[in-house]
Amino acid sequence: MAKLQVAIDLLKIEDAIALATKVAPYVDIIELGTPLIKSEGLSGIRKMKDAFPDKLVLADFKTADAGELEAGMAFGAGADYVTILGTTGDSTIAGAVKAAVANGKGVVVDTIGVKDRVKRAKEAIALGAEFVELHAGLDEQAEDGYSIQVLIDEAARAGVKVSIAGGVNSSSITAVKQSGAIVAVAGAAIYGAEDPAQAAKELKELLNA
Ligand SMILES: O=C(CO)[C@H](O)[C@H](O)COP(=O)(O)O
Repeated sequence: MAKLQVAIDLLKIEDAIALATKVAPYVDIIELGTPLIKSEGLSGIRKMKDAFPDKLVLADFKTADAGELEAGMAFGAGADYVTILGTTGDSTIAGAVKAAVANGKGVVVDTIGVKDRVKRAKEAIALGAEFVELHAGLDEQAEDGYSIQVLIDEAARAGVKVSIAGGVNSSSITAVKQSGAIVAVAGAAIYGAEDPAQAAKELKELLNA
């Protein structure tokens, strides 16, 4: 069954934990978004993991270099997963995977900005990534003509373990599930909702349907 990941793109850890408290019953993975980590640092990761020891915590580092060092920092702070950019060199991904193996944790390769996401996804899995995020970032989502369908089509073609991120919502999550993606990532659809708990519950129910 596909997992639901909430991407928390807020700036204060108190707000992030308050949101996570509302949605935790419905999500499998709690992601500290890149802006939140830049704002709160490693201590934010520690606070989140301490608050939710039974949830998988993902640190969205989007690391571009020093993969082993940065992944080790995230795992040392309590993260279960850390993201490494797919646009970076193989040695950065391999370094992060080394840290993941040493800590019993996982690397997620983020394909934001990658031209051929399917090809890079296969390469990243071969390098030892746990799964690959087929991702259109917030800026790409704002471009004219953007559709999450491109990611859904790629997931079906990839044939390796992927998540999808890029505007997942209640209209698209069923197609995300049917694509074979193992994780659906939802940010604004949850933290931007009037009732985040209800939004997360609905997404979880659609994933489980
Ligand atoms: O990593 C991110 C941006 O770089 C977001 O957290 C990710 O895109 C999910 O958020 P949304 O569902 O709002 O697109």
